[in-house]
Amino acid sequence: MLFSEASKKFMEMESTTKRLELTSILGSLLENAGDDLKELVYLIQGKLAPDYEGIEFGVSGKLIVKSLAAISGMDEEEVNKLFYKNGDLGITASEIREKMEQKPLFREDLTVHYVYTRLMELAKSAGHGSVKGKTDIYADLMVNSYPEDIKYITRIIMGKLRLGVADSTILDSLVHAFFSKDNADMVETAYNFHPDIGLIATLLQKGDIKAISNIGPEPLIPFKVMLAERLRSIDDIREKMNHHVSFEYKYDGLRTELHKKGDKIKIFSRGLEETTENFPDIIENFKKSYSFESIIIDGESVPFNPDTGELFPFQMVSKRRGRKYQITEKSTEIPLVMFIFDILELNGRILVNLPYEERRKILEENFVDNEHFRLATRLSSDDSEEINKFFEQSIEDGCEGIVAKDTSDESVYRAGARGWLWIKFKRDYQKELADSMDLVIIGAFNGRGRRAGAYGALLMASYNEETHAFESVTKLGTGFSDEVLFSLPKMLSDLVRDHKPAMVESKMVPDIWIYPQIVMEIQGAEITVSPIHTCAFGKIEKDSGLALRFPRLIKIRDDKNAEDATTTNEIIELYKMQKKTK
Ligand SMILES: Nc1ncnc2c1ncn2[C@@H]1O[C@H](COP(=O)(O)OP(=O)(O)OP(=O)(O)O)[C@@H](O)[C@H]1O
Repeated sequence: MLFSEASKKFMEMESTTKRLELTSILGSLLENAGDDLKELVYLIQGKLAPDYEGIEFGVSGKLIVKSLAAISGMDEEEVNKLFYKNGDLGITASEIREKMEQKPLFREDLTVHYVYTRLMELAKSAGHGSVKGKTDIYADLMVNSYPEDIKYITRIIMGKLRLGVADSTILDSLVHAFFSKDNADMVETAYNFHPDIGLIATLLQKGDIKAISNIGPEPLIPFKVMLAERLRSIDDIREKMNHHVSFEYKYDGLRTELHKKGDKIKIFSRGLEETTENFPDIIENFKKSYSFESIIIDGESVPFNPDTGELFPFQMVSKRRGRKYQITEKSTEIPLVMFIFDILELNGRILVNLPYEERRKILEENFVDNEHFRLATRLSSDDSEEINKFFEQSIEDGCEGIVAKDTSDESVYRAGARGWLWIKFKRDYQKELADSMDLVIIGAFNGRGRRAGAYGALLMASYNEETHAFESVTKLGTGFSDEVLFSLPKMLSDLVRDHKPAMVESKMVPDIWIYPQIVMEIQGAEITVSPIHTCAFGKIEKDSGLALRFPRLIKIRDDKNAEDATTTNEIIELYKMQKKTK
């Protein structure tokens, strides 16, 4: 496939404001990719491989500016001026390409495959002479490109492609293009255990259903963790689970998946990022204490006081690194303990299809609690009083509450899914509005008076898992510290759009549209039916959606991507929970 065919579609994807149109353009692009499909799906994501492979371009904006100057014969200052005017290096590169007299050299050869291969070389060129190596490759791509092509190539290199299609949307389109819809769940499960969109694309295109159905957890490949639903009372939980229940402490730390194969040990975060380096004490202890040939365990890491065993809040050892949390040097002073609550693989045996009780038994047989590894404290009981005591004790011991685990025969490990096999219960749930929400910024309103120059309010959305749309649910203007308030315009500057992004569903029109990426934790007072907001539109009442009233910012959730935000279905559940308490 010629890269220019892809850039044409990219342009259409950027300019549409309609979600269905966005997916149909994506579909036609994928259908026509032929042998270049695998490479194309990575490029659509602005990547060369799944994140966990850690392939980065290692190119700064400065380097691109320098290269553009060198290729075009312009002054660096002139290029910088253009960049400043456009706020986007992609557009700057395409404008410069437009002005260059030389037409693309061998434009027929600028295929998706060629661009991908060269970008991979660019990413891999490291060490002595790498700056020249990278600049040469960029120059080669530039002279062989049409202006539109280099615009997107530049954005990919800068990590700023943002076409508005997450992996889940691409997955849907792939299933639609190459497969039968009936098997969509199987494809999703495969992807959740092995989140490599290129791999799945190749298998789907080949029609290799067997290979897809065989995909399961694999040591050293991060999987999407299983998530919990919430209910308002312990009795509701017992009923929902048909009294097949067990309860565990709900630790307030950082979700941790630990993988081992041979002598390699890796740790991944909930966002599938490799964070092995941040857990030196845990890794060392694991090496020393256990001798599994291979294993995958799931749990929560929490800092603790080594003198008293008391658990600390996670903020004590974490700090922000870009958009993600990172454990600081303090983690060597303040040790971490991983509370293990699940196991997915052991010495070559896949365990995800065993019921919870059996997986827990395997954990108990293979782990003896030590300083850095403990099994999640649990209670197997369906006795209301006992469970309540256990809950109170969990709070006493520094936890947030409890997580109920279904113990029926169907209680498999469901990667990436939020379902009723796990149900969380916190003390807050007894309040009127049960829980905070993690919502995505989709728009901003200009501030006035004291907030002039900053934003007066933000338009926030939930994520609809079924349609992949971001649906407006509240206007947020309270709870900002000055620091956050005045840093927002800069933080969001890259994400400002001049029209509504296609995956956003909103009737309210903000002064500024924001590409959905940043997630904020928000506490509100009440969820009400509202004709203004599009969250769950028509689901509760005809011609109305749901709105969160009196929202207040708690914090920015750097550890969540837009697609990890509170879903529309969860908001419907919260709305119903709240009605029951009244
Ligand atoms: N015993 C346990 N079993 C399962 N999860 C646990 C356990 N202890 C702690 N957790 C953590 O609790 C999280 C869910 O709780 P909470 O609602 O506070 O987190 P969140 O990040 O806001 O939401 P979520 O993870 O559900 O998207 C799980 O994702 C997991 O990281």
